[in-house]
Amino acid sequence: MSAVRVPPRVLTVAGSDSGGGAGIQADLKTMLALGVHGMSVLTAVTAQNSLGVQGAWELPVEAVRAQYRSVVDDIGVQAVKTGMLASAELVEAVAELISGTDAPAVVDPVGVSKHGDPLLAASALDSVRTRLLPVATVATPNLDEVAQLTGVRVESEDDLRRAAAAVLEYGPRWVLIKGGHLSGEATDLLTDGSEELLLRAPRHDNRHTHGTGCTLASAIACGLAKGCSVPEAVTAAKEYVTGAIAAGFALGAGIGPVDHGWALRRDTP
Ligand SMILES: Nc1ncnc2c1ncn2[C@@H]1O[C@H](COP(=O)(O)OP(=O)(O)OP(=O)(O)O)[C@@H](O)[C@H]1O
Ligand SMILES: Cc1ncc(CO)c(N)n1
Repeated sequence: MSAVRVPPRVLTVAGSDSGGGAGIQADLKTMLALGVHGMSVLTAVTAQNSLGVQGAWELPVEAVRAQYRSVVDDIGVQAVKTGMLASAELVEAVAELISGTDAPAVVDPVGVSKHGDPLLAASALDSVRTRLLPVATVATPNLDEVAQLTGVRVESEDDLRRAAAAVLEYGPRWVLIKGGHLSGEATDLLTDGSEELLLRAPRHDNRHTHGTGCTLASAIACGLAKGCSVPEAVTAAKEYVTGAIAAGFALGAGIGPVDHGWALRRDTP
């Protein structure tokens, strides 16, 4: 008789990317590659490909609440990850759901896509600052999101520290500032205000980076669900996303997706 296995369970609350590189699709592929059971609460549907976002439709708030309750009340979660939340109403509903859940939350405060297409209404920024960031175990803004949320513009590695301090003011336990859009190395800064970790990786001269942020945040959630500390989960997630970028797929005429499956082939010749 085979043993009954209960895998770590991770829930993503995010939008769909029809092109399969970012959003819910990136999250679930990351979760499969990292050995957890992935579950999803869909917040919005986007018509999207390597060239940009051609359309976006958000779901009603009751649909988001119902999906969340279905998963958490029956299956249970060891970590939650949030991505595209589209509107102030959805941001507030998701923040409330997370605050009632006994699991760490990785909040990727998605603002715009790699092409600059908006994925969050400007009117929702305040709800992200005052409702969502306070319930985050780790918040993972990129440089554009940091500028939008705090007004701090990062142009050097030193600015990463000022940016992190400004985000921590809103109450997340940890912040990971993603410096991937800075030139040179792909350096990110993780801090809780006392401990600090600089994560450096070679910058791959590869334009197929669609979905890097979603992939990194999901990988962090997988580590937390397995019982890792935040610095351990972020270190492993950074290694995973760096490998996925290195193996990126030249799909479509624009920015192709990272390869989520690279880690599954790691030991295969
Ligand atoms: N060309 C690159 N080479 C290596 N690492 C990179 C590169 N671009 C980004 N990264 C890393 O990928 C991770 C995600 O950062 P990034 O700033 O791209 O997120 P993002 O803008 O939220 O992504 P997206 O919006 O496409 O999901 C970070 O660890 C960052 O340092
Ligand atoms: C649905 C979705 N979520 C997040 C991102 C992040 O870039 C994206 N491009 N699309």
